Amino acid sequence: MNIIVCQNYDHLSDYAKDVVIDTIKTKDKPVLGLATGSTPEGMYRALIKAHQNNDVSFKHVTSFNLDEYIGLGKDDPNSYHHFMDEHLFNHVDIDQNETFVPPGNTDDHEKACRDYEQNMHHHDNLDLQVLGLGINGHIGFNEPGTPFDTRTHMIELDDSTREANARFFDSIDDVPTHAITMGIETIMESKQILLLASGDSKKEAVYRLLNGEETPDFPASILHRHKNVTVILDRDAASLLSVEQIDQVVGPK
Ligand SMILES: N[C@@H]1[C@@H](O)[C@H](O)[C@@H](COP(=O)(O)O)O[C@@H]1O
Repeated sequence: MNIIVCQNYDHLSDYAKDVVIDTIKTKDKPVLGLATGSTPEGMYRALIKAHQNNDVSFKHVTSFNLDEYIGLGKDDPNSYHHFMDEHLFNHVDIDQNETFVPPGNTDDHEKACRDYEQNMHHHDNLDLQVLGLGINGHIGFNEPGTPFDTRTHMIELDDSTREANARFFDSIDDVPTHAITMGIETIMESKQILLLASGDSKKEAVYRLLNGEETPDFPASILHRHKNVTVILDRDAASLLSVEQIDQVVGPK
């Protein structure tokens, strides 16, 4: 695990953008695993800017998102489909037929999960998976207790996750109770993983990621088994780490 600490959120976003662009430029048909949540928003803004400056094209990119709420249709403003359209897809030259988000409003969730997996295999799996970090250690929507060998599946959301995400909804009662998420094994098959964590609220989770034991009670702990993981933190998220745990402290360009 390569631990990089940036000065602030904007710098983290810029650094993460460069990692994504590197993947896009080094592969003929790059396959990106994308994440939602507040953390990657700055990275998406930086990618859009890079695209507008002709620094990167998404023409040959395929993307698979990590997760989606059950019960929210594509056009629901709180769906992750909608998030991706607003925060990236509508602003770059990606082929919209090559952007995939798990379907939140299907009648047959099990089939949807199987199809999603098959589609990823068909695309030769992910080159780079971007991850945020839940305060309870979740990755995607794999909540504590999720077995490490899960593939794309349906999950009941923890109360703490629904509370953390209630800020996007009118009230907590509107936050869906279930979601479809790539499984932990699915995520671990990505050739490279980029985990982003920003802000004071993530410092305990980051501390546990780097100091805690490997356990399904803290899903992100599995990432130590992957051989190509880059963790990008800002100073607040890294504030409980010791200097020896940090591989690189980088300043703005
Ligand atoms: N399902 C998403 C995750 O994919 C995300 O990484 C995480 C952190 O979110 P945020 O970046 O808003 O803190 O929680 C959400 O519930």
